[in-house]
Amino acid sequence: ARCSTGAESLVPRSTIFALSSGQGRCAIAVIRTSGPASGLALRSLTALREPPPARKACLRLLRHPCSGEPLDRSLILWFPGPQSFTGEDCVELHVHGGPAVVSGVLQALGSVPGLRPAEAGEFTRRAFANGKLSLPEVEGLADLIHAETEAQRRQALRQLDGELSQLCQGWAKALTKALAHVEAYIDFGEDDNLEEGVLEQADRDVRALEAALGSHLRDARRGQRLRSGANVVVAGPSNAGKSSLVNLLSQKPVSIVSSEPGTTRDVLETPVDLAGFPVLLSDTAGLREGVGTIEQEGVRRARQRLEQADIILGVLDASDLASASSRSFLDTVVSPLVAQSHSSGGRRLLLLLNKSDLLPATAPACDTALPPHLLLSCHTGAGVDSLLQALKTELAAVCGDPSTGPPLLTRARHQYHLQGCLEALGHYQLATDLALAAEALRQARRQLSHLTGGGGTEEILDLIFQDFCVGK
Ligand SMILES: Nc1nc2c(ncn2[C@@H]2O[C@H](COP(=O)(O)OP(=O)(O)OP(=O)(O)O)[C@@H](O)[C@H]2O)c(=O)[nH]1
Ligand SMILES: [K+]
Ligand SMILES: [Mg+2]
Repeated sequence: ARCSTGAESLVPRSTIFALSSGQGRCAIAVIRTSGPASGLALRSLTALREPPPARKACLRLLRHPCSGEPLDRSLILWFPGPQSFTGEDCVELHVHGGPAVVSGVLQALGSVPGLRPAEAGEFTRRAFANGKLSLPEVEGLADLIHAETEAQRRQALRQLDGELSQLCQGWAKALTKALAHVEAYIDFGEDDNLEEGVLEQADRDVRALEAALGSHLRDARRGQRLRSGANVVVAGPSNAGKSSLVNLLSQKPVSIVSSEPGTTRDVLETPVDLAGFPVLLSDTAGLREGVGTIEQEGVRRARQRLEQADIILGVLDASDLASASSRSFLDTVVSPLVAQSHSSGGRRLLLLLNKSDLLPATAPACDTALPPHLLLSCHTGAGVDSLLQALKTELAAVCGDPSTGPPLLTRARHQYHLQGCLEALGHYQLATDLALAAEALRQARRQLSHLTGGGGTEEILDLIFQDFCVGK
């Protein structure tokens, strides 16, 4: 029920409120509002005549505005617009986290004229609408909320800090300059006052831009892997200890381990955090010939999964290297991968010799006939640290290193617009007519502005904001 004060008609834009901290019992819960009636809401709940000092926490008794019923003693914060997260007047109430307190305060806010519950992502959407965040920054914020590993958090924070937006803005500026040169030539081409070489300068700028875009696009898959997880596939002959390794890395009993060859038949996937990177780890059936139809299907699936891998962990039994199945895995899977890995962009391989605990203590140092490998024992844990170290290096190569590398393109959307920009620049190079060349530059600039959210269509915004929870 609303209290009637007749103020509603005076309020131009709705004011939203929501619980912004997690659901459930907790010590402190944060409730916030955004919009022109935020000040009214604060006055209604605290009986303050004046808003408290901006951005300073103070302790106040909150009461229901209609019944006067005390609700909680809480910290209140007043953020007058435009210096707030959304750019509008905002209030934050840090209340005690009991469910009755939270629902009482939410109900009290709902009774203030002009206030309504927020929809998912609506605070952030207002921040975007008010120019507080660019679209890549909004995406960074969504990713930060969902980040599960350290590398994901670093990447999301960089995007939230606007690195990708700044990069695009720099490119857009370069395009504007090139366009100005071309337009000047169109207008004053015959004029002696025009600086010499303006068209050549524009050509040079466009070529530099093409190179920069090209190098970012070549890296494009990395950022997406960092967002959604790299594909790491464990493969090898049966009984090498593949499932033992998967269980060890994921620290849970994902796969059945047994001394019987052919234990794993399906591809078993589990998401894990490896050295701070998100990984989709797959266990596969042991590769061997001459087995029953079910296992054959397992082997077929294992080979198929190998094709999709970003990184392959090839596992062999160190005490059984001379066996036919070990030789066959080395010849048919390992050698081609080692040969190929010298060309960039291929799948990466780490060769692991498991069961090192079975080797005699005086075993010869290392078999020089084998490609580079790591010794490991899933039973004793020996060699696991070196494996994690090596994996971290490989993962940084396939996902990009968010602590040092250039800003990453984390979404297909980024790639799409940069590709569009690059294509438009291609039209510029081919254009024989200056008017067409200028139009190509405008087209290229539009693609960059779509990326940062200028002229963004509603559908894209809906798609991005649906990732958000209520209260964000
Ligand atoms: N001694 C020793 N035994 C190991 C080690 N790792 C695994 N094993 C044993 O090797 C056997 C096979 O292990 P699994 O993990 O099931 O091997 P797998 O490669 O998944 O086998 P399949 O799924 O049948 O292809 C089991 O008896 C394990 O206990 C190790 O480091 N040392
Ligand atoms: K087995
Ligand atoms: Mg197995």
